Amino acid sequence: MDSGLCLVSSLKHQTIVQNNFYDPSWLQKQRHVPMNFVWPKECLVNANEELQAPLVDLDGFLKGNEEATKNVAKLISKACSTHGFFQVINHGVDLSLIGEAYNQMDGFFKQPINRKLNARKKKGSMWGYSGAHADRFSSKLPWKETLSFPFYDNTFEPVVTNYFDSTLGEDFQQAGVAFQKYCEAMKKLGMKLMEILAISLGVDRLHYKYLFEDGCSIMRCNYYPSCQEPSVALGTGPHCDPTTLTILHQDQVGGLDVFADHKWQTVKPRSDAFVVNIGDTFTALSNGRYKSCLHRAVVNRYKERRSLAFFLCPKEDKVLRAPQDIVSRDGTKQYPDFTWSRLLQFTQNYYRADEATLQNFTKWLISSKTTNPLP
Ligand SMILES: C=C1C[C@]23C[C@H]1CC[C@H]2[C@]1(C)CCC[C@@](C)(C(=O)O)[C@H]1[C@@H]3C(=O)O
Ligand SMILES: O=C(O)CCC(=O)C(=O)O
Ligand SMILES: [Fe+2]
Repeated sequence: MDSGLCLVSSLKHQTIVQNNFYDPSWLQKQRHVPMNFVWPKECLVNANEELQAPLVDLDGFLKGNEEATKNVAKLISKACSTHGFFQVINHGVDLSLIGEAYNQMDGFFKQPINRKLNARKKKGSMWGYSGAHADRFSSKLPWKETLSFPFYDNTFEPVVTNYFDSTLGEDFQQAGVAFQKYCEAMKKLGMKLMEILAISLGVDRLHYKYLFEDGCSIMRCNYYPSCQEPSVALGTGPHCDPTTLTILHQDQVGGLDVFADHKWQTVKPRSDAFVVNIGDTFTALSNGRYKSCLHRAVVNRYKERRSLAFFLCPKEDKVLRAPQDIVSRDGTKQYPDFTWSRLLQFTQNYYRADEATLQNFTKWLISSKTTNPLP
């Protein structure tokens, strides 16, 4: 790849782009946000109130208390049937592990751009550093830098530690150890949440777990630099996560908005809580009963913001379909059978995930079956 700087003049601004990567420190110093970071007005409507979403205390459920389990299932069922979002406390994850993850993440993102680019995502891969996804998109660029890496535990290898060693080098060996522990804790919490989701849907509590036991999940560190024009830019545009379940921790700056009751609402950060949202894949696995949460991340003028997003994903080739007894109770099956491999391929190669990914994926899947019927 050509390593030279190239001057790309857009309508109003000259933008220095290095290898399709923006230098955030340069971007921030410009009077105006470059045009390709400006979002359509309909995506920028202000959130004027705070989401009153349930704060689910997992303590009793994790200790096996039947009464507590019933109450948690009821709370989660109501939240997931409306907007697909809730927060959990007493989740069993050591808070110092979260703090260490932020410290290690800061160590990476505060490096100069040329050092970050040593870990840049290669074409066709999800793993590595990305600046504004400028290598993938040419407009509505998110005002963020990300570092994404895989997590799977059907191996004795510490895959995250190995990833950091091989990609970021020995300076980040400690970061690799910290994120290995963090991802293990996320997977454990994710499996518990899969149990309570099954219970809340009236199916066997182990029904969904087998899908994830040997799946490859996605860990993503989001770093949102402060922005000189926060009213026209977005850290992450409006979208539903195509994945199954997201377990996200946000720092204390604030900026996560959820679309509920026909309006954008802010999610007040809680340092002791994880944000949990239903993704498109679980909407299909619940036969449409649970909503894939529409959300976005806004930026601000004064302070960078960080979030740690763990996306629980099923084994790529497992056939995903709603439990038969839910379909029987509902009378019709809402979605075609699919695999995570196909949905991931759709979002990485054909369609940028937004609020309509699942509908468009379904159409794409059916059309690709009719044009290329399986043998
Ligand atoms: C499977 C995935 C695609 C994205 C990362 C995970 C789950 C969330 C998706 C994403 C964050 C939704 C908004 C658009 C996106 C392009 C982004 O802003 O990063 C999406 C991710 C991606 O395609 O890399
Ligand atoms: O940073 C946030 O609060 C949200 C990020 C997000 O939605 C994502 O990475 O999918
Ligand atoms: Fe998201």
